[in-house]
Parts: sequence; structure tokens; C-alpha cells
Amino acid sequence: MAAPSQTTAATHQRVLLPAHQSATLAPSVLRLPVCANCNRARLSVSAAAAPAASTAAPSAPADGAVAGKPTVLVAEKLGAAGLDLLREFANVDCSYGLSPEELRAKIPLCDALIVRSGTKVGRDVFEASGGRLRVVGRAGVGIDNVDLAAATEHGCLVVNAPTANTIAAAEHGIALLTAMSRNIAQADASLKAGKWQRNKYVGVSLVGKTLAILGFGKVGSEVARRAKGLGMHVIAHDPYASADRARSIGVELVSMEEAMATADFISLHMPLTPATNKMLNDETFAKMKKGVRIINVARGGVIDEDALVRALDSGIVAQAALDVFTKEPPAPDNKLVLHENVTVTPHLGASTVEAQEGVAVEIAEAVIGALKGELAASAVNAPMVPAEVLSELAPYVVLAEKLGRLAVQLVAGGGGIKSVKVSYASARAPDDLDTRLLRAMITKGLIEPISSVFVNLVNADFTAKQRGVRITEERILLDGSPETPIDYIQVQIAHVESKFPSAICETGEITVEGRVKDGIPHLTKVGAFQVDVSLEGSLILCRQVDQPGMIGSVGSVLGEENVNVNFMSVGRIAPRKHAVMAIGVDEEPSKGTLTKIGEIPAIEEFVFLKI
Ligand SMILES: NC(=O)c1ccc[n+]([C@@H]2O[C@H](COP(=O)([O-])OP(=O)(O)OC[C@H]3O[C@@H](n4cnc5c(N)ncnc54)[C@H](O)[C@@H]3O)[C@@H](O)[C@H]2O)c1
Ligand SMILES: O=C(O)[C@H](O)COP(=O)(O)O
Repeated sequence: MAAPSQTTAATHQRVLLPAHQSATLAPSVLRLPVCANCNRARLSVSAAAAPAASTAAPSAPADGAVAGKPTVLVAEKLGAAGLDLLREFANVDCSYGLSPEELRAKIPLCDALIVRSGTKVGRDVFEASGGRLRVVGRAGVGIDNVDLAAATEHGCLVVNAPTANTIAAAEHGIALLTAMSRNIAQADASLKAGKWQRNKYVGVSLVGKTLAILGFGKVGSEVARRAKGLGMHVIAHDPYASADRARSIGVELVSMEEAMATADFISLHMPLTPATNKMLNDETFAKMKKGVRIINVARGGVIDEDALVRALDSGIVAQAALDVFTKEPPAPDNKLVLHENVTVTPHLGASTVEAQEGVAVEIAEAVIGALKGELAASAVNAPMVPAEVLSELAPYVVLAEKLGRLAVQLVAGGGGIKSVKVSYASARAPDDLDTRLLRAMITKGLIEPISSVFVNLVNADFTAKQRGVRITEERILLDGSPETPIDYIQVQIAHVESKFPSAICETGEITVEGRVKDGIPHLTKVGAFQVDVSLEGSLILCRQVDQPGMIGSVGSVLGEENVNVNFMSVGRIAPRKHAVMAIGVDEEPSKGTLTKIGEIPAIEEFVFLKI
């Protein structure tokens, strides 16, 4: 018994077509999404899936490069262990300190780009790449220097190295905290200048003081642990952090207001986003305890730097210790850098030998995995689909793409597709079935045959929305065992005519439905007609008067032309009325063969579909 359940409106888009994407796209971008060797999930950004890199602008390998290997441009210094890993798999071009123009000139030759925080990877870079760039690896945490929207629009995966520099950043935060509170940098400079100023550099103690951590993520929580070890009272503000996790390390989560009002020290550890941009400003400084001390190893942009100068000058903020700046490097006359109550370092938070080796390996593995087509655990702009889930969904992924391909080929006329409904029939609870990947593959199947756009998991929703295609998803809850993830998938296109009118069901939509049988995707319904044909090779759909000899007539036309039939199935409404015959063929029949099929008297309509 079937009961319709939730309907989810997916948001979708029309793509800004990167110049490269010619009609020579690899025909099937995502084959089997699980690597036979390592059983790890594969994502369709692999070399085989690449949008015709060879047709993209210049692609000759650089000097010493091996043809056929992907090219990785490393634009900022990366640890040796990471470079070694990259060189085993790719041609590696280490070009540090490129100007924006030089980067744009090189990027059309590159499949992947690795940067730290010093390289801006803006829309111009993706546009200049001509579509060849498939992965941007950020060798570190913050991805505010990468234009994620542009990356997504160009189907380019962005991965980062989220864990390897956490401890280094936390240690640097503690180093700045202690150095600031004891005036280490100022006293060092004074002594080196020949002065002995013991009275000037009296510090403040940390024990018993309140430290407010803003951003209780990986770095923030490690700073908290260490500060507790120094005897500080630690509170934290983070709208998304778990109170249990905070409690487990003896930290109380508080409101922003409470953090402002009670902290003697404030340490910043949130990402730079539109919401955190200039989060500390005149208004927030005014709410702080007079004489507060600020530490920032997050991003310069989370502080309004002019407001901080004013707060320092007025004495609201006694001292600040900054590793990061809105503009890096800051201008030589930057007032904060020159302020006597400010301790500065040139973005050194991640700069330990250990962290840089770790980050290099972490990002090299992520980039190689992404180039191989594996789903990256640290993908920033693609949905995370755990490998186990992907492995289970593998045959349905193939089915989803093929149903999309079939459905779109059944559309007649140039009105365009506006509305697609996808129904997943399953005995699984809605929360237990992740359909993002299937939706992406249906989108790929729907869009690639009618455009030169390369669709992958990264840009599927964007591409559909850009093309004005609204895709809604529906779950049909079935009774039965939830062991099989999906019983059938149905794709319906509304408000269009069909070149095979029998594909339009009673409610007016082009309808195709499929199931996975023994691991093979099958087409099981066209319009109102039940059929059963495996989705391999190509497909001929015929509507005919149900009468003896039809299979033989069509079969012999195909046989005469040496077209091998791999599957045949007839679905009919009632005996001797109308029937739909679905014929799977290994070879593409010639036009003449198709004309001959059309001339068989009982055939009322037919269509040839490439799967
Ligand atoms: N200086 C350096 O060299 C260096 C090194 C590593 C990380 N970082 C920076 O440190 C920051 C934190 O890194 P991480 O690895 O801990 O990241 P993370 O994602 O683990 O933690 C960030 C935390 O900030 C929280 N957050 C988001 N918006 C917030 C808001 N409005 N108010 C309060 N909290 C908010 C999130 O919920 C999350 O818990 C990032 O900006 C990163 O770029 C700098
Ligand atoms: O976000 C980060 O990981 C840090 O800011 C480190 O940046 P870096 O790689 O430029 O040192």
C-alpha cells in the first residue's frame, strides 16, 4: 500500500556556461560510483568525467610533465610530504607568488589548484580556467579567499584541510594571550633598543580571569582546554555549538551579550562569513568590560579595525593581539599594527613545521581523491554522502541518470522543461534515505542531453535552477522491508508534449519509472504502460495494436540490419487493444532501419532513445 509523504522543493538553476564545455563531453560522466579497489565513494569530478579537458584551451603538458596525468598547480608553499604524494599522481607545478594575471594565464592548463590564505581564487580564476579546473584545494581551514559560489557554478569542487592546523592555531592563540598579557613583544623590542624598562612593562595575570571564546569549534575548544590549564574561567559564545560538548570540557555557553559584559579576555575563533563580518564593532566594543583584551587568530575581517583603534585609544580595549588582518599584508602605516598596545604576527597561526606537513598531506590526499572521482570528506561546496550510503545507492544512481535521460528525450517541441517531479518509493523512513545524489543524477540526465553543460554533484542544483527547471521530490512510503533502499523511482515532466504520446500518463505528465533488478537498472513503466527492459545500450519504444506477430516483425527488421536485441518487453492496457513494446538494442539502428520499423502497419508511434 502506498501513501504519498513529504514533498521537498529543490532549488535549481541555469548555468553560466564555461567557455570550454563543448559537445565533446564524455558521454557518461558518473559510471559506477564506488571504486572497486578501495570501496570508496566516487564523485563525478574524475578525469574520465572531466569536461573534455583536451578540448579546453591549451592542454599540452608543461616541460617534464607526463601527458595524460592531471596537472596540479600549487600556488603557495606546501610541505614536502604533500608534494611527494601529489607527484606520484599528477604533474605538479609549484609556482609561488603568482600575480592575479599570472594565475589566470596558468589556470587553463590545470586540473587542480592548491592555495593557502594568500591567494584569492575569485570568479575570474574559474572563468579563466575554461572549465578545466575541477578541484580547488585550500591547504588550511578558512575558505574565505575562495569564491565558493563561482566554484559551484563552474562545477569545481572545493576541498580544505580542516584538522591538521587546529592545534597550531590554538597554540598560537595561547602564545598571543600570554605574550600580550606580559608585554613580551614590546619589552623585547625595548630591550633590543638598549632600554631597561621594568616599570613600563608590568603585565596582568591570567589566573582567575574570564576568557570568552567566540566560535567554539575546533580551534576555539582547543584554546579553551589550554586556557583552563592556565587557571582561567572559560566561557564561550557559539550559536551552533553543543552545550554538552562545551560542558564536557568545563566551558559554559553564554549569549554574546553575556560574553561581552563579563570577559576580561576575548578570543575570536569563528569563520569569516557575511554574518561574522565586522562582528566586533563600535557597538559591541561599547558593551565590553573596560580594559578588555582581544586575541584574534581567526580572520581580520571579523573585527572592524577602525573601531578597534578607537576602542584602544579610548581605553575600552586595553590590549589586542592579532595574527590576522582585513587586508594581508596590512599597509605599512596600518594603525593597529603600529599601535603600542597591540601585539602582531603575520598570520602565523598555522605555521608550525608539524602543522604544515600535516596540512600538506591532508590537502594532497583530498585533491588526489577528488581528481580520482572519490567523494571528498572535506568537500566544502558539495553535499557529503557517506561512502556506505553511496555504495548502497550505486545502482540507483545509474538508474536515476538513465531515467532523466529517457524522460528528456521523450519531450517534443522547444517549450523547455519547467517542472519535474521525482518520486522515490521506499519502505525506508524519509530521514533514512538521502536523495541528494539521486536528484543530482536525474538533473544530470535531464540536462546533459539537451545542452553542453557538464553537470555533477557540485553544480546540479545550481544548473537546474539557472535553466529554470524546478525539481520537486516526493517520497512514497511503502509497507515492507526497509532493507532495499528504493523500490522504484518515477520521473515526471509536466506541461510538455511528447514525441511519443503514449509516454504521457493519465494526469498529463511524461512519465518514466524504473527499478533496480539484480543490480541492473530497468525501465518498468512508460506513461500508463508497464514494461520491463534493462537500461543498457539504447531503446526503441513502439506503440502498436496488440496483435500476434508484432515482436517478430520488428525483430526481423532489426535482425536484417544486424542490430542486436538485448531485451524486449510488451506492456498493454488490455488484450488486443494498444500495447507499448520496449526493445533494448546494443547497436544504434540506422535511419533506414527506424523508417522501416515505422512503416510496419500496426505500429502507431515509435521513438528511438539513447540511454
Ligand atoms: N590564524 C591562522 O593561521 C588560523 C589557523 C587555523 C584556523 N584559523 C581560522 O580560525 C577560525 C576557526 O577555525 P576552526 O578550524 O576552529 O573552524 P570550525 O569550523 O571548527 O569552528 C568555527 C566555529 O565558529 C562558529 N561560529 C560560526 N558563526 C559564529 C558566530 N556568528 N558567532 C560565534 N561563533 C560562530 C561555528 O559554529 C563553529 O563552531 C577560522 O576562521 C579559520 O580560518 C586561522
Ligand atoms: O585558515 C587557516 O587554515 C589559517 O588561516 C591558515 O592559513 P595559511 O594556510 O595561509 O597559513
